[in-house]
This record gives sequence, C-alpha cells and structure tokens, in this order.
Amino acid sequence: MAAEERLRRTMMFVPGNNPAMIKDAGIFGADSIMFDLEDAVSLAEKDAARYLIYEALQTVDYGDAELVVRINGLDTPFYQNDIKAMVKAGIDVIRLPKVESAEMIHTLETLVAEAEQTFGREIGTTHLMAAIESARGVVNANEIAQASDRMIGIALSAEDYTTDMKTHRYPDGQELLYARNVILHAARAAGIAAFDTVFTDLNDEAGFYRETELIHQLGFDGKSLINPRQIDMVNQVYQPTQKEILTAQNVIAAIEAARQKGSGVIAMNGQMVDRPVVLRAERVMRLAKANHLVDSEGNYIEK
Ligand SMILES: CC(=O)SCCNC(=O)CCNC(=O)[C@H](O)C(C)(C)COP(=O)(O)OP(=O)(O)OC[C@H]1O[C@@H](n2cnc3c(N)ncnc32)[C@H](O)[C@@H]1OP(=O)(O)O
Ligand SMILES: O=C([O-])CC(=O)C(=O)O
Ligand SMILES: [Mg+2]
Repeated sequence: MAAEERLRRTMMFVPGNNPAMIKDAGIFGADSIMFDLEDAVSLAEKDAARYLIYEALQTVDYGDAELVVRINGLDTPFYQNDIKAMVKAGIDVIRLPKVESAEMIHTLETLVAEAEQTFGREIGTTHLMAAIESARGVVNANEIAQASDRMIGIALSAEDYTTDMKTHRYPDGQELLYARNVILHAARAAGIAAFDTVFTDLNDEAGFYRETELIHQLGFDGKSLINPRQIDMVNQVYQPTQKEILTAQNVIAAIEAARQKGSGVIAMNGQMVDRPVVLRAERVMRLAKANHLVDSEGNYIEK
C-alpha cells in the first residue's frame, strides 16, 4: 500500500459553494484542506460548486496543504463529472463518501485512471480515500482499506454512521468505540491513515478536547474538521511535550551511536530501546517540527 509519510492531523471541510471560505481556506494552517461537493452543497448548486473549486485550484495558492475534495457518492448523478473536473484540476486526493465495499473503490479507481489518461496526468498520482458512514462500511473496512494502492486513508463519518445505527452521538462516544477501533485496525493493517469524524458543536470546546484526546490516545492520525477554530485545538492535543521531545532526541542519538557500533538494541536509563521505540521517537520529532517546537537543528524551542 502507498503509505504517505506526511502528517495529517487536521483535514478541514470547506463548503464547495462558499467562494469566501474557498479563497481563504489556506490561511489557517490545516494539514489538509477538503473541499466539499457532497452534503454541504444543495442539489441546485452542485454544478456551480464544482466549477468554483476547479477555478480555485487553478488560481489560489494553498501553500503546502494537501488538497482533498469530497466528491458526490456513487449513487448520485454527479460523481462522474466531479471526478473528471477534479482530476483535470490536479487534486491530490479524492475522498469518496458512504463507501461500503472494495468494489466501490475499484469503480472510483477505474474512473480516476481514465480521467488521468484523458487529461494527461501521470497515471497513479491522484490518491484516494474512503469515508465509512454505515454498518456495512465498518464491517467491510478491511477490504476497503486494501482496495487500491492509491488509498491514503479511511475516515469515520459519525453523523451518517450513527443515523444508520439507529442512535445518535453522545458526549462519551461509547456509540463510536467499535467503529473507531475497526477503522483504526483496518487502516494500520493496510499501512494507511485513519481519520476521526467531525465534531459539530462549535460552542462545546471542552467536548471537542475530550473527543480529540480520546482519538489521539487510540492512535488516529487526525480528524475531519468543520471550522478553522478547531485546527489549533487538534494541534495542541497532538503536540509532544518537552519531556517527550528530549527523550525522543536521546533515543535517536543513542540508537545512531549503537548502529555505528553494529548493534540494533541498547539500554537507555535502564530501559530497552529497540526499533518500535525508535519509530515512536521519530514520529515525536515529526510532530515537534510541525508544531515549531524544535529549530532546524532539532533543538527544543522554549515558548
Ligand atoms: C456531516 C458533514 O457532512 S460535515 C461536512 C460538511 N459541512 C461543512 O463543510 C461545514 C463547514 N463549516 C462551516 O460552513 C462553518 O464553519 C459553520 C457554518 C459551521 C460556522 O460558520 P461561522 O459561524 O461563520 O464560523 P466562524 O464564525 O467561526 O468563522 C470564522 C471565520 O472562518 C471562516 N470559516 C468558517 N468555517 C470555515 C471553513 N470550514 N472553511 C474555511 N473558512 C471557514 C468564516 O468564513 C469566517 O471568516 P471571516 O472571519 O473572514 O468572516
Ligand atoms: O466525514 C465526516 O466526519 C462528516 C460526515 O459526512 C458524517 O459524519 O456523516
Ligand atoms: Mg456523511
């Protein structure tokens, strides 16, 4: 599987029918900007929204952000035009909503490959991800995650999922625990990213932090967001502490010294340091750099 190494803590939805939000979406520092052609856009505005995003992708500088578009589902009359326009515009990732099987990803993949051919884009460069929004999707998460080498991640979409499960969202998130764990395991087994769902009550900051701490603890790469205010809150939860950074630096230095002596495992302050510890230390340093907590030489920056 094509596992992308980039950090994906924050994937912010931007309604495809809102020119002001589309124009400014790059200034908030989201790791991924996700233009929405699906449920944020009414049926009457589908064509206009597609055109608007296409134009924005030609003209607006979104810096280093990964650019994602959530297209309309395979049960709509819109997805074929969405795919053509977005591949032509050079989008990084297409997110298919309401995915329930590997077959749906195969259908998407075929159309994306055709569009790449038609518009002269290098074959295989448009990446894919799936939103899992139903019991069937959760049951088939494993085959969905492994359906294509183009897959970079799978996401839980809890608004539709809880509706399908005949429940709704509760503050403690018990109703999502099974789906979150299944999606995480499917993603990790496939070597791709796992994204948690949106949190829709913008006035409940404490609830947002509680949910983000939970999904960080479980091991999610990040979260789908609906508002720029949520970006810093996620980054805060994902940012390593000074102690974690210093330990990570010591681990990396110690293992480097050991390797030069031909050894792969060492003890540091009485604790065994082996490959998993080193991999975790490397991730801590990537997060530290992304949060500007270390300088270019890797030294901790006091804030
Ligand atoms: C279940 C699902 O499918 S969820 C996915 C579909 N839903 C969406 O895409 C909704 C995305 N979010 C939004 O539209 C908005 O955040 C709302 C409607 C929820 C709240 O909007 P507001 O009350 O205007 O939010 P707020 O006051 O925090 O906005 C502050 C600024 O951020 C901008 N902003 C808010 N949300 C976004 C966004 N998602 N993307 C880009 N810019 C945004 C606003 O335009 C505003 O800019 P301004 O100061 O230049 O006027
Ligand atoms: O992907 C998301 O988190 C938003 C969504 O569509 C849902 O919750 O149904
Ligand atoms: Mg949904």
